[in-house]
Amino acid sequence: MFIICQLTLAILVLDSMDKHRGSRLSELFGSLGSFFRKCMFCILSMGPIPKHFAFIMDGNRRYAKKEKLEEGAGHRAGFSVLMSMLKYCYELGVTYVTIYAFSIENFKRKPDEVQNLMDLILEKIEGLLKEESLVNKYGIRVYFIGNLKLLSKPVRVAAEKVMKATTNNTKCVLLICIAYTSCDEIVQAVHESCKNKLEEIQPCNSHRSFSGRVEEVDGKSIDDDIGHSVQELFGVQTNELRATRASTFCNDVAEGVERTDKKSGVVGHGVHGSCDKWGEVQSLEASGTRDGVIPNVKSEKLLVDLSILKVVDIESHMYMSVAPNPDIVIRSSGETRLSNFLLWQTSNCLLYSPNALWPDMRLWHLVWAVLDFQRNYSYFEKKKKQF
Ligand SMILES: CC(C)=CCC/C(C)=C/CC/C(C)=C/COP(=O)(O)OP(=O)(O)O
Repeated sequence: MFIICQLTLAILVLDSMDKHRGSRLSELFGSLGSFFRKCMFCILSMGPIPKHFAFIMDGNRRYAKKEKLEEGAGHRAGFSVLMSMLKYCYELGVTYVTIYAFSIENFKRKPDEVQNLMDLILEKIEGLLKEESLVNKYGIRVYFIGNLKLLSKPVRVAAEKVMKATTNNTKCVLLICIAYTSCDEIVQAVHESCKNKLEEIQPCNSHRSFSGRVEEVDGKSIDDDIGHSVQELFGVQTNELRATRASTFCNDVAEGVERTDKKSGVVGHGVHGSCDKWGEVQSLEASGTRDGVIPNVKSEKLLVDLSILKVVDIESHMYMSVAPNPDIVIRSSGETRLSNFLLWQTSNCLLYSPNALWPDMRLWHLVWAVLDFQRNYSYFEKKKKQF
């Protein structure tokens, strides 16, 4: 009870300081504020602290409208709140923060809105390289997560520069999802996994005679399992034919994922054509082959053979594979949807959605999120063990 009272008092003091941000009063009380914050974080740290926070920064345009500001001012205010949130997270001991900065869907907005947002993002990315930036102050390693090919060259180059410049930072990690949707991430991960498997399979296969006899490499016979399944799968005529069919299979699986993405209007995967197999893949998955298997859709037998492709293979090709799964997603503005954000990574994750628009988010929203996490901690830990 005493702790809750202390926290509430500290939150009220800090919140009133926050309201005077930028004024002389706030400067005057700046160090007092940081002292209060540290005390509060010490109290919070008596419980478990999330390792990984993810933010969906919703409500920037609505904020601009509400405050009768010009278009774009909401996103600028949103960026400044983002910097405060990052500071609080890292002070609290959170190691990973992921933000949804720009989705592939966002490219469908009015061209000048997209352009203004990209200009702001470019300006802020370049700002991250400055000596006095938060990135240098807290030793943050930055990753840009998404289909970076879809970005304009200046933004892509700036993003690559920041990633390179922060490679040796080890204290904490910021993952900026840009030109990102989960469906796109999953499609490219499936594609890469299939490509890798084929590279693993083909050398084995090229040492095999058409009769199926196993040949020896360096005095050892090649394990028959993989080669056998490939032979059955591709009908075994020539290595070229096998390769073509294999890559068709790879595309079919990936296209299936893509098709579900297209239904939601997502563009830009670079794989075209129709695939009638995804429904089958989905129903096979639902009927118990889910555990690590991308099923083959041509026959029951091949379904078993293709168990060579595992969930871990796909996972290791996710853009987000550089970080553990998030412990908590905060979506501002009271929305409780994930909107194609980290769908693969959030099966065991708390969703916290305060009503505040993103530029109205304050320290106390973060504190309530951590308290909510602590309240649900044992439930999520139990779930993780069951998984
Ligand atoms: C360098 C860097 C990481 C910059 C990030 C800048 C920033 C705050 C981006 C937010 C982008 C965005 C589309 C937010 C959603 O609000 P919205 O525009 O959909 O607003 P609404 O929900 O009111 O419509």
